[in-house]
Amino acid sequence: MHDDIRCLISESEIHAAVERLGRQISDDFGDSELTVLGILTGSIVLVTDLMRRIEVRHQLGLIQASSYRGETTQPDELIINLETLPEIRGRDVLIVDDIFDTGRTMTKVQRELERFQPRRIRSAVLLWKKSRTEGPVRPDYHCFDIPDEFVVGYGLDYNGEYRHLPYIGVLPPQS
Ligand SMILES: O=P(O)(O)OC[C@H]1O[C@H](OP(=O)(O)OP(=O)(O)O)[C@H](O)[C@@H]1O
Ligand SMILES: Nc1nc2[nH]cnc2c(=O)[nH]1
Repeated sequence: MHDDIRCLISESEIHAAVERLGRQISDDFGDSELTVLGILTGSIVLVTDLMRRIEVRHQLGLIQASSYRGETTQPDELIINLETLPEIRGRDVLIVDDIFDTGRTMTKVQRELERFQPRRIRSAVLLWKKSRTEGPVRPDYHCFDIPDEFVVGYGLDYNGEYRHLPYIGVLPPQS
């Protein structure tokens, strides 16, 4: 059905990596009051898979981060909507996202969350495009390093589509 999409990371590779990540997080956060916080929309597939691999008690939260181009905002201004943020004061927060690219989203989300006085903030992503990363922030956990290519699937979209693909793929030129 999607023969023209080149598979970069297969469904089985993703499942094995998410399982390993869940085990590592279970070990690292065993004794803590943990909140897993997904960044909408791209993280939804990872966060629902990952939370079922985390074997320690935790709460789930979701917040939205979007880039707007509007009359009242700067081009590409990143808006973080914290209306749905649960109580995180004194808790360990694991931010989960599908991809760490420039790192702007994760950097801004972490900065915004500090105001709510969590005990500590850590981050986990499926993909890290290291060659594009700006600034000092790095993901604490990541499953795969990927080259500088625009990827879709497993939550990642192109114009709102392809999020449902169970693998990570690269679109052909001019799709
Ligand atoms: O490291 P960065 O360069 O900031 O890029 C990473 C962000 O880009 C994508 O979100 P996008 O803004 O496309 O929104 P979406 O999750 O709704 O698809 C992705 O889900 C990350 O949140
Ligand atoms: N779909 C998608 N969204 C992104 N956001 C930042 N990098 C990417 C990417 O490679 N693919």
